[in-house]
Amino acid sequence: MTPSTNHPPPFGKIGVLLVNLGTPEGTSYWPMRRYLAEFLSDRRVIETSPALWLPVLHLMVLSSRPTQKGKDYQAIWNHERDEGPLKTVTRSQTEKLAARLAPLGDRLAFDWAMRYGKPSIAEKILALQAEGCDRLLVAPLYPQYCAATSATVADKTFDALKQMRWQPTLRIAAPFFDRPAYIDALAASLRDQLSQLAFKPDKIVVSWHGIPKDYSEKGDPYFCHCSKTTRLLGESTGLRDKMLMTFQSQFGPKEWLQPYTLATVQGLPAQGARNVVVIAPGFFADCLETLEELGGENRHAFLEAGGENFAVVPCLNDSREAIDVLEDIVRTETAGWI
Ligand SMILES: C=CC1=C(C)c2cc3[nH]c(cc4nc(cc5[nH]c(cc1n2)c(C)c5CCC(=O)O)C(CCC(=O)O)=C4C)c(C)c3C=C
Ligand SMILES: [Fe+2]
Ligand SMILES: [Fe+2]
Repeated sequence: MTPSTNHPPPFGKIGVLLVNLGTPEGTSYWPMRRYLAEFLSDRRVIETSPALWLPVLHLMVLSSRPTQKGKDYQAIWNHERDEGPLKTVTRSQTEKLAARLAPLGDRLAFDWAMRYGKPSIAEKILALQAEGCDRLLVAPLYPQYCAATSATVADKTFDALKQMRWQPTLRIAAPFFDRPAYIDALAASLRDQLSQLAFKPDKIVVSWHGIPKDYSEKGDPYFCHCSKTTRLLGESTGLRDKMLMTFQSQFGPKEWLQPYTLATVQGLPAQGARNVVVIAPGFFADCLETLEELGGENRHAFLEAGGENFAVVPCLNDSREAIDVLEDIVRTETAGWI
């Protein structure tokens, strides 16, 4: 058989694909429903047997949650681009990373994808391959490993590769919860935020997205990774004695990792802590959980409980420090390739 005229396909480049969680395509019922249906059907996210969970998801959760959460997304939506902030920030991180690493030459190609919704991991892998990437670094933008986030990015990547004749050589970046570049970036952003405040915090709440407690008991290292980042951030800033580690965003009736952020901030004024700063180091980009849940719901609950000052430290987003972290990841994980 003679090879076709476009044979061989282009090759020789290295693709770097940054992946974050995903966000709905719009805030009205159907886009919200599609997003939540995809997210909450992922067995890495909800580990309950599908026979028990799917009827609850389709008959109960997906009838009310899309409208409720659509309102929350509306409050944080990037109306100019008509997209969730997670997309806006991830795109900008990718562009700034590409500019930062331009001196390494045009063998590197950068792109971004979302685990749920668009742009998908599969379409971006195919686009990178079409550009000539026969090596691929997938970097999940979760500093702390969790099966519900990091592993599901790997699963989706493997699913895409299963469909390919010429698979790129694959690396998946390691979690970076204790890498000095990441701790330095968090410490700089906390110090910078504190220096801009008109008050001194009595407590610094280090809030993490929660997971069901049994995921942790089954061996997920997430809790240990969060604990280590919290400790290193406390040591690096000298603020360890003021810090409280908490978990937010509970979903469903199960017990999740404790203490809960909302109950903690509600209880602080009664304990004499009326000035509070919250930092959420597990989120590499601002999103619903930081802008609305921490900056809206938790702030409101704290002030209602008698608190006076409440500030949320912005996520690293597309700051210079965030790009330092991404540069460190790419340089480390492509060792031997460039
Ligand atoms: C059982 C459900 C969930 C688990 C487990 C879970 C883990 C988890 N999630 C993040 C990061 C994000 N989650 C976000 C939103 C979000 N999370 C869940 C459920 C679980 N998450 C839901 C249903 C939602 C959607 C909103 C809602 O309906 O409450 C987001 C924000 C996305 C955005 O568009 O802004 C992020 C980011 C981590 C890091 C994590 C485990 C460590
Ligand atoms: Fe979540
Ligand atoms: Fe939430």
